[in-house]
Amino acid sequence: MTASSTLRLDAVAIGTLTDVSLAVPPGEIHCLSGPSGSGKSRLLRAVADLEPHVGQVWLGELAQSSLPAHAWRARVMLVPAESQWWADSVGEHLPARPAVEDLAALGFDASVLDWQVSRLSSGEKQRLALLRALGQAPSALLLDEPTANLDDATTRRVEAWLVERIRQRGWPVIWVAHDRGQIARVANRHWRIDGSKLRAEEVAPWR
Ligand SMILES: Nc1ncnc2c1ncn2[C@@H]1O[C@H](COP(=O)(O)OP(=O)(O)OP(=O)(O)O)[C@@H](O)[C@H]1O
Repeated sequence: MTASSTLRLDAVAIGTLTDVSLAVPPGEIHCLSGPSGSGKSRLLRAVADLEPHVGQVWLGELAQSSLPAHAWRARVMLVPAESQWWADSVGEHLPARPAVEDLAALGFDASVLDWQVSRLSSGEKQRLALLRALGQAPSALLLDEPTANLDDATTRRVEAWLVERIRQRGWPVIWVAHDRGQIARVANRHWRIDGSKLRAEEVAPWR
């Protein structure tokens, strides 16, 4: 099954950001960068309908304002930098048993489902939060620094897994990233926050 809707921001304003308009076609990754505190996470929260904002967000023909917030968030799924865990074991948080190849790609085997959340490292939490989100059949993804807690080798592996799944499923994705190398590897487009505006940057000027 492929999600085939464009995610579109139409004159969105939140915090110091104004007039943010962009369109992410199905299967594309648009990276968002900017200084600390410039509003990257807040913009993702606005797109996920977690914070009041000006302007409209569209998923295909579906307007954010036409749905209850929880229904919108199930489609336009935010994976925050700090994941939330509420039950004791990892398996209780996953909507369905993950495929062995997905677990392996993220460095786990099926025994991780029985692990206690309290023993998870921050990098393990981050990888499992991605697995949980992708297992919930979203239509679009908002990734807030999805590899921030990972070493270089694990970052490359998780990136490759994410990019493959995103292309396969046709999800439009906004991906907050700081690392220019990562942006060059994954992005179709790169937007940088410059004051109150988003500026288009070249993805990889040296490529
Ligand atoms: N609910 C809120 N109300 C008012 N201001 C907020 C709210 N949430 C965050 N802020 C402020 O908005 C600014 C942008 O925060 P945000 O978390 O989006 O930054 P960021 O670009 O993601 O930064 P970082 O790279 O450090 O994670 C910060 O100055 C923050 O203190």
